[in-house]
Amino acid sequence: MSYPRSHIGYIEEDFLAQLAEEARTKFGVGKVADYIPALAEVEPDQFGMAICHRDGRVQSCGDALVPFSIQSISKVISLVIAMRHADEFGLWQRLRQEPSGMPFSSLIQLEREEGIPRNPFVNAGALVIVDILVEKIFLILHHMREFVREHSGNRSINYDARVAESELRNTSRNAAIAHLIKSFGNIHGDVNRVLEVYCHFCALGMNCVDLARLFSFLASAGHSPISSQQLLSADQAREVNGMMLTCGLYDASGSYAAQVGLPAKSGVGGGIVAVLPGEFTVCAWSPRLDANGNSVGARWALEKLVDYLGRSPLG
Ligand SMILES: NC(=O)CC[C@H](N)C(=O)O
Repeated sequence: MSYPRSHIGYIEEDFLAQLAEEARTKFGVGKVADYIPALAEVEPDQFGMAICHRDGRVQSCGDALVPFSIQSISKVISLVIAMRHADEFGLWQRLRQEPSGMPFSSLIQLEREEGIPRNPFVNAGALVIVDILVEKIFLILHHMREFVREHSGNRSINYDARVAESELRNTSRNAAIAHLIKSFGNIHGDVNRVLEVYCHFCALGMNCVDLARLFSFLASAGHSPISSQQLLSADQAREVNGMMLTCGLYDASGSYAAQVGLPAKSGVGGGIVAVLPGEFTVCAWSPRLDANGNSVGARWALEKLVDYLGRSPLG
């Protein structure tokens, strides 16, 4: 089936329905994350996608209303909250904006680079951001939950306590990363508190529609069509999109940028959020992951979407 290339900013419903159908042929490829025991229990063969347009209108298909663990997608939310509350100059003294070319939980660069993480979207960088938030914001877990509820428009979003507990009990690697950073003086607070907050952020349960709506401000120069608030300046939103394009899929960020070209962030819960600046934010979800920890089905669906549109921000 071929689709007309010119449309008025919306996606044909037929295309979405066929995408959800075709996604089923990817079922069976890849593996759900099992290093966090609670995630290993998720039904692997599910697929959903939601698109939130600049005017806040949402289109969706498949399992777009099934909640899942957002995991590393939370790293974008914590970064955005830090950019809103911390002095940005200070922020970029404590971490960098460079792709790591390394798995998300690697320790290798940290030792060589004296505890300064490569970017906010690998675990090391997110742990530094969480340390900054814990220091700056009273009742940070409450603040984070209110932020996602208000700007996605879904008041029932919550932390999945079972996932948070499960990760906290199996977080030796993140603890090692946090202690190594602290040994260089780049985590100021208590490591256990930083890990507790980090694991809760990752354990937020949201669906594709919630995430597409929450991140809609990144497609609209920082202004959320959902809450009608300016969450970041246009420059800051562009900066976040740039980091997502270059660092959002860990050590697969380069091939993803070449093949899909939309700024994006993935999580080991199987979600990927992506942005077409000026037009829409999309969230695709399917729990089975490839070797880099990115969702096989969600990445495939984003490639299909860009093929359908016939363009990306890169041309
Ligand atoms: N890539 C991810 O989604 C990783 C997040 C996960 N909570 C971890 O720290 O390992």
